[in-house]
Amino acid sequence: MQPKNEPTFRQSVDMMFNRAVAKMDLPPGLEEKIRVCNATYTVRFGVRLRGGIQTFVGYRSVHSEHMEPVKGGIRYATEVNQDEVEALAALMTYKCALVEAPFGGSKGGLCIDPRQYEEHELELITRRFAYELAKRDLIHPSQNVPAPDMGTGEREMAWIADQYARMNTTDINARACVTGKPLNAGGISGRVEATGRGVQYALREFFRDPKGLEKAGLTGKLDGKRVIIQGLGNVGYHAAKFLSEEDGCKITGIIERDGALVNEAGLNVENVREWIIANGGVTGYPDATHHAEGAAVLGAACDILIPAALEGVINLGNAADIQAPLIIEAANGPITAGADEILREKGVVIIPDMYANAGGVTVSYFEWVKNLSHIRFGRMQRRQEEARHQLVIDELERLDRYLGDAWSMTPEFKTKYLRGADELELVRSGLDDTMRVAYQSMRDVWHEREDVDDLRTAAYLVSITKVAASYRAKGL
Ligand SMILES: NC(=O)c1ccc[n+]([C@@H]2O[C@H](COP(=O)([O-])OP(=O)(O)OC[C@H]3O[C@@H](n4cnc5c(N)ncnc54)[C@H](O)[C@@H]3O)[C@@H](O)[C@H]2O)c1
Repeated sequence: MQPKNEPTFRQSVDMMFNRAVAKMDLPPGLEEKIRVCNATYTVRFGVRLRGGIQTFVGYRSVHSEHMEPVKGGIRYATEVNQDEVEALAALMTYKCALVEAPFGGSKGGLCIDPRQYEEHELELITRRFAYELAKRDLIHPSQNVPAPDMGTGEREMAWIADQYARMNTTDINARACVTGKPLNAGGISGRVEATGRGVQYALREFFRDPKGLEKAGLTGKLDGKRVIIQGLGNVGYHAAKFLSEEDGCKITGIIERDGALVNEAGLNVENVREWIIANGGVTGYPDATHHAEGAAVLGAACDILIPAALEGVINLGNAADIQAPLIIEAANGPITAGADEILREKGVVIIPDMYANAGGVTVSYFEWVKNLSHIRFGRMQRRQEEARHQLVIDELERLDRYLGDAWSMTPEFKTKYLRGADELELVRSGLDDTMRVAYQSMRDVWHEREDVDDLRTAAYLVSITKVAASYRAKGL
């Protein structure tokens, strides 16, 4: 949550945007057009529950329609509000542009604590929320495509997809109305892990950038680096798991709602996750020191700090305490604009949210393309007759022509696709490719422009340039 004495989340995003556009030469007025949120819809609906009627409040914000559909997750949390969804929608615009996913930015939220409801109640509420949004075309395969965010996952996406399909029985593309669905409901392999996987790939690429490492005062490889992570949910769990199991990082701290676990020798991520699922929190976990004041551990010594829970957790109140030389923003907006300035002055390198957590929307894009093409990715095609394989090649070439520059597929990725690689392999290589190319585009600006001293500004410059080009091509 954003601290009360600081700008709101949306204002914070706007301040970071303004810092970047001040270094650009945009036509008069275009800057404002890009920054503002096009529309935010509030829906209030009643659901009959527990012998009465409960009224729920939800939002869907559309930040920019320079490309359609617009894209962005749906969050379930009690703190959801208009300012928050607008900030998150804006970040989606910049994120999609940066990784060249051909979408505008959107975001949604429902004011609810999902832990207070039974599964069948959540299904009723989600279906009703989906109905409210879909009847206003705020869920639609070619206009607005949601995905999971905090408090939602595959299960909710399957309900949303089914609700949309019931309302649009003749729409052959109905499945593409939402991404992050389970595999058996039109999802794609590797979507659940995608955002955490993207964090891993982003860090790997950062560690291939000697100048970046030098700016952070780090040396060597990821192997052995001490990592503190906040939030062991979808994003945090996968990032921590892959970094510890595949890159040799030591997870020395895990911060959750009910406190933090610290173990300088390294925590076993799987064991902690199982403990949280069984016990509802980290309290009582045997193999670590427990700190009741979890947020204080954000300031503990480590090499890499990964906030992967909420916005505004590093703010004017604690920015000066941060010891990590490198922060990767797995969450959206974890660092306020004021804290960002303090950290920059301290020389802390920040890998910004719009890049760091773009793995989710990247793989969502693959899922959406898969749903629209109606062709199953993967090895099965290779094993089937040649004609079927040819169909995949034709379809791919058609998509390539149709999507043109917006399609971020490199020759290496295309080769894998054409030879019928396993779907998970295909998704991971496409994600890796995307994260590398996007990092390199920010890195060049960061290292080459003397007036740019941080990766966030570099990321904004790259993405705003692309959004501006889209608007100008449309005649604005
Ligand atoms: N899910 C995605 O694909 C995706 C994609 C891009 C960005 N994100 C961003 O990543 C962040 C996390 O999303 P998620 O999908 O992992 O959510 P999630 O609900 O799966 O997990 C959130 C985790 O944070 C913990 N948490 C909540 N409040 C906390 C607090 N005050 N202190 C410490 N921990 C706390 C929760 O207990 C939970 O473990 C959000 O900012 C979200 O917008 C998610």
